[in-house]
Amino acid sequence: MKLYFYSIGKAHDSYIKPGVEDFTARINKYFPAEWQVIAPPKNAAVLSEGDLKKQEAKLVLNLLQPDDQLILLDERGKQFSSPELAQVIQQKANDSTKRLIFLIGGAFGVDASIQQRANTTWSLSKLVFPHMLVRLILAEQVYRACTILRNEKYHHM
Ligand SMILES: C[S@@+](CC[C@H](N)C(=O)[O-])C[C@H]1O[C@@H](n2cnc3c(N)ncnc32)[C@H](O)[C@@H]1O
Repeated sequence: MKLYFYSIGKAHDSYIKPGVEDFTARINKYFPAEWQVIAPPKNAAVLSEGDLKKQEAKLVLNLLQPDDQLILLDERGKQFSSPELAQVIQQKANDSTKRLIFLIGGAFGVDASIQQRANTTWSLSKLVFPHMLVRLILAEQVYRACTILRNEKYHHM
């Protein structure tokens, strides 16, 4: 199974980049993993919030394959403990998932078409975080989950 981290927005900010790269390199020892930052459409500034989300959704849906498992990050989703997240990932691997996609939405979140396509909607907290910060938390939590699956001494209950 390969992990993909899709994020709508601009390239990693300098204060985020080294951390995201470090945790992604660590994740790669368990699962191949890569980031894809999806730039919003060029005319984003003149679009309504709804139209922007629709256009961003088209870009995301074009990248998806029918068998992809999509985990959407959204503050309204389901919360997991770190061991529960590890089990979610393990279950996807057990189900012979080839591509597990984690998606971070844009400034206004995501269009309903993405919410409907998502196999799982995961909330990190009821708080809303900036998408840059979510990139770092996501990478760390997935790394943490990998270490839990291998019984390694990173996560302490
Ligand atoms: C600035 S937030 C957008 C918030 C917007 N109010 C919405 O309706 O989704 C950008 C992205 O960060 C992610 N995000 C922010 N806070 C989150 C949280 N607590 N749990 C999961 N994802 C979160 C989501 O993917 C969201 O689409």
